[in-house]
Amino acid sequence: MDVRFEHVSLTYNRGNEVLHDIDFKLPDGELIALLGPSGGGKSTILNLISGLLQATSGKIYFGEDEVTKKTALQRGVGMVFQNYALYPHMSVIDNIAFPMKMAKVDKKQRLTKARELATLVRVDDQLDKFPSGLSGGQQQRVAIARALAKNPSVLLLDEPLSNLDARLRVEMREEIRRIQQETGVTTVFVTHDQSEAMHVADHIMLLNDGFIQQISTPQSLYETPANRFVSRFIGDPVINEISVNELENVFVFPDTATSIGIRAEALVAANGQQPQIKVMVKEAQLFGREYQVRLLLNGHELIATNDVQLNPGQVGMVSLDMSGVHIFNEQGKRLNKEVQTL
Ligand SMILES: Nc1ncnc2c1ncn2[C@@H]1O[C@H](COP(=O)(O)OP(=O)(O)OP(=O)(O)O)[C@@H](O)[C@H]1O
Repeated sequence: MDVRFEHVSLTYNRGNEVLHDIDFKLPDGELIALLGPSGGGKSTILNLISGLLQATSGKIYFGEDEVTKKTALQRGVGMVFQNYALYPHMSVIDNIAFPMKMAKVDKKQRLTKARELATLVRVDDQLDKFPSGLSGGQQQRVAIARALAKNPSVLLLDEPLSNLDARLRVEMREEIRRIQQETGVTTVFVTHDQSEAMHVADHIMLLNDGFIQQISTPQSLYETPANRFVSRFIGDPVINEISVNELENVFVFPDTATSIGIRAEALVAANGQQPQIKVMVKEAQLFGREYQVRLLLNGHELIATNDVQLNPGQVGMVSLDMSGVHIFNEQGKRLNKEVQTL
């Protein structure tokens, strides 16, 4: 089911508008990440999709069906919360079957379906255990199976990985991807971890201060950030940023350009290609196979992740790979097409 917001705003009780005129369409059958810093509006959007919150203005559609005034139950969404919220006194199989019991599905049918779902999420060897006897990852698998038991129109996951340790997070994000692909259910999950979103989502909606900064594939979010905020939020190490004044001898900037962002991997050994910039190497370290080089450009530190073939203390030229160079105006909008190299 695709999910569409038209001019949706939300004001909480005390008159504080936290979502401002939001428009988007989430494609059917995709895994979509709502990404952004704390307070950006991720959970608010998730709760508006689920029907746990009602929009102050605007319209929400599931496919052709307008659901703006419908309750969570009427919308038929499946939800998995951060703490999984399994019923502690019920076995795994009963937890998974519970939504079908509520919907008065006959016993044999619901147990068959619950077993199928347990197999899908790979807890079929844990059916008689109680939640307290399961690991965090297993509890989450059960919570996902239970949310799928109603054949939901949309599956919503609120920070599904935040309670897991680092290794399990990686394992479970791959599992969420697999389960989503096997079921084909449009799935929206909230995260503030860019690497998590970048690894598994088909599309990412990046939010800040109640505004959508950009909706695109992980790759285009990285390669063509709509604005300075996106360029800073996506990517590790964080993009290098300097004032255009520092590079006026290298580029012809549009009048409105104020800052330039350079990805760490866009700083490469001088190769005869223009543009080139003059730097001093402050420090170069090799971590395993990865370089981390600290360069100084007129006293401003830049991080490079390639071997720039200069030694610490040495002054020399490095080339810029323009695919990792972004120019912004004062408001932070990206201006790239308008930039020329001298
Ligand atoms: N019940 C509420 N009443 C008033 N304001 C709220 C309420 N819930 C959230 N807010 C405000 O709405 C804004 C968006 O919050 P939201 O929880 O959607 O952000 P988020 O991106 O999910 O953040 P986090 O990652 O911290 O969960 C914030 O400014 C927050 O303070």
